[in-house]
Amino acid sequence: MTAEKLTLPSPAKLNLMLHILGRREDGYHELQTLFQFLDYGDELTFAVRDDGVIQLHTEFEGVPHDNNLIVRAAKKLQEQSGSSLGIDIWIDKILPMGGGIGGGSSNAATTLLGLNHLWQLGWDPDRLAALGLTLGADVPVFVRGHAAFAEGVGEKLTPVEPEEPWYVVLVPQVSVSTAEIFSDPLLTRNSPPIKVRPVPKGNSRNDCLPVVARRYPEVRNALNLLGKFTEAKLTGTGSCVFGGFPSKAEADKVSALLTETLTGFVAKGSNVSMLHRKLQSLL
Ligand SMILES: C[C@@](CO)(OP(=O)(O)O)[C@H](O)COP(=O)(O)OP(=O)(O)OC[C@H]1O[C@@H](n2ccc(N)nc2=O)[C@H](O)[C@@H]1O
Ligand SMILES: Nc1ncnc2c1ncn2[C@@H]1O[C@H](COP(=O)(O)OP(=O)(O)O)[C@@H](O)[C@H]1O
Repeated sequence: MTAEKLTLPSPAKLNLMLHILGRREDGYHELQTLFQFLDYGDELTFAVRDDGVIQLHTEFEGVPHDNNLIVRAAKKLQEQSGSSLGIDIWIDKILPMGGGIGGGSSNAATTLLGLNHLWQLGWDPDRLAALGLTLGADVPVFVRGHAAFAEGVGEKLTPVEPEEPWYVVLVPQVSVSTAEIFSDPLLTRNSPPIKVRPVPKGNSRNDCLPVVARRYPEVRNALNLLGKFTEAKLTGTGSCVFGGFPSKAEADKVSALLTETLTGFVAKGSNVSMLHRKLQSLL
């Protein structure tokens, strides 16, 4: 008998602002950032196997099977839950890697939530988010599935309700290494902490932008082009650049002009992740 398949979305995120407050002793940086999801992302398909094997069937260029965050997430959950079940996984990958839109972290979170459901583990979100944090700083927000103001290295999350505009997201054809940007001596690391909530207007800068724009002319170019139409921002450590518009029609118009020379897409901002909306519909 072939196992039933379950397909779940794995959305992208944007960092609507990102301030770097300082560097911890372990080298990680203390941040304040606002995460919002996009109704745009990858799709993962799962089928339970009863022999305990974890197999990702889709190949990723440059990422060996066992290093893939999907496989690492599945193995950790299997180890820590003691489940004897395994899983076959396929992914329809549309999110660029190293683009600052969190594809890898999102894939890991979709795997954790999908397997928690399919293996009937009954783990609560706190436990899944804590496991997720061991895979990457951005995994917990995808596990929780609500737009959030994040502190620490991104793990202390307070749910927020920013506006949900339509975004044009430009994808410069460069992959930016997060570690490389965080080790740049020119990075601003002393932004004062924001103490009031919600985050007051005028705090939308991304402290990584000057360093990323200096190193990557493709990102500079995307910022300049989109900046002709709206405030153009960098997400995470890049390379993606985005700007908000009040309607799909306006976003589509600008996107059509810019994607003649640059790769990009249009997507709606969303405060509840499409993964969580889908999981809710399964209950
Ligand atoms: C900066 C952010 C903001 O959303 O976005 P991305 O551009 O990567 O999406 C993230 O916090 C990134 O999270 P994530 O991509 O999971 O990073 P990790 O794999 O945990 O870390 C990669 C490397 O970046 C550095 N790093 C990362 C996060 C952080 N708060 N301080 C750091 O110094 C560390 O050198 C670490 O080894
Ligand atoms: N399932 C996955 N999807 C994307 N990247 C992955 C995955 N597993 C491992 N990686 C590695 O993680 C790196 C960061 O990926 P990603 O999360 O997409 O970028 P970013 O953190 O910049 O948004 C990739 O360059 C890749 O080497």
